[in-house]
Order: sequence, then C-alpha cells, then structure tokens
Amino acid sequence: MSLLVFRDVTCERGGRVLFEGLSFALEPGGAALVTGPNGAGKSSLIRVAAGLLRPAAGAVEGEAPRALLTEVASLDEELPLAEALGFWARIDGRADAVADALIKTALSDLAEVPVRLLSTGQRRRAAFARVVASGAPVWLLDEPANGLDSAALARLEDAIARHRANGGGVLIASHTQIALPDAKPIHLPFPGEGRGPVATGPILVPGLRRGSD
Ligand SMILES: Nc1ncnc2c1ncn2[C@@H]1O[C@H](COP(=O)(O)OP(=O)(O)OP(=O)(O)O)[C@@H](O)[C@H]1O
Repeated sequence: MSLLVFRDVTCERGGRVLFEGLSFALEPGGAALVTGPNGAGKSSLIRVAAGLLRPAAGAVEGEAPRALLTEVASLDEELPLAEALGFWARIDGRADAVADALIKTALSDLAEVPVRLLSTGQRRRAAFARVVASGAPVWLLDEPANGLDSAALARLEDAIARHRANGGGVLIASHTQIALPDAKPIHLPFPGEGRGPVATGPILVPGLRRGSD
C-alpha cells in the first residue's frame, strides 16, 4: 500500500496557481525529489504533503504518519539539545529514540549544549534528528542539505538510504545535489514556462499553469 498519494493536486498561494493536476504515489522504500527555481512552489508542495496547506483541488491521501523538516527547527532555544528533542519525542511516544537520533546525526557530543548555541549546520542536523526520532514512515524534507558540510551531507544520505531500506519513504525538495537513487523527479518549472508535463516516469502531471505575477 502507498505511503503517500497525491491525486490531481492543485496548489494556490496568494491567488496564484503554483501547480495543478499533480499526481504521484510514494511507495515503501520510495523517494521523490522536487526541483525547480526559487518561488516555483517546492516548499508549498512539501507543506501540502504535510497537511499544512490545503490543496485548492485534488486530494492528498495516506494513513502513514509523516514527519516534516523545514527551515524552522522548532526546538526550545534555552534547553539542552537532548531535552529539546525529548519534548517532541515524548509527544510522539518515542522518548527512547532521542539518543539514537543524536548518534545518527553525529550530535551526541552536543546533547547537553543549549540549542541557542548551535551553529547553522548543527541546527539543521538537530532539526533532522527530530525527524529521525519521530519514527514516522514518511519523511518530508524541505532543503535538508542546507548548511551541511560534506560529512554531514553523507550522513544525511546514509540515514535516508537506511530509512528507505526499512520501508520508509521520502519526499525531498532540494536545490543541492543529494544522492537519492531511483527517486521520482518532480520538476516545477519557471514562471511563464507554460502548461505541459513537468515530470516523467511514474509521476503523472497532466498540466501546470501559473497565474499572472
Ligand atoms: N504565505 C504565503 N502567502 C502567499 N504567497 C506565498 C506564501 N508563501 C509563499 N508564497 C508564494 O508562493 C510561491 C512559491 O513559494 P515557495 O516557497 O513554495 O517556493 P520555493 O520553490 O520553495 O522557493 P525557494 O526555492 O525560494 O525556497 C512564491 O511566489 C511565494 O511568494
């Protein structure tokens, strides 16, 4: 059974259609990579998948829990990292998962450091640790490689590969090259590029249009 399904989804923001008729399914072990220029609607697509934006038309389906990574880590700045992660992990009923998530993101040494003292890359890894600790089968990652050095990027790619090998699925929006074998491509084109198919393979995108800017 599919983990996540977009069925003829249209997304509008600010009175503008960003994409329409977007259909694809994320299977266990699967991945989809959303690309496109600034403002094309990549983050909006991820937010639609997360249920934070309602599609103007169509439906997003799937019973599997989803974990979301955005620019904002939403971790208490004053708490030590492990405690800040523990707050969310307890809500997910996964308090025991924090230590392992810290190991997978190479943050164990910073477990007692207040979140406000973390660097940009460390914050990004901390936000990803939240996703790892959640135990959710579906990972929705908006620019997960932002701010990461090459070692951290390799660890991110490893974690994604392991998640997929365990039957999880990932939907990623990224400007940066990221190793995502056999990912379904979803390209959101430039404004004014016109209507037409924007994806190949198993993703079906009957049309895509934009309103006037
Ligand atoms: N809250 C909002 N209200 C109205 N329009 C918005 C809102 N947020 C974003 N938009 C518009 O929606 C469009 C798509 O934005 P989005 O952030 O999804 O693009 P993106 O492809 O992720 O861009 P980037 O590569 O710069 O991150 C942009 O034109 C943006 O101005």
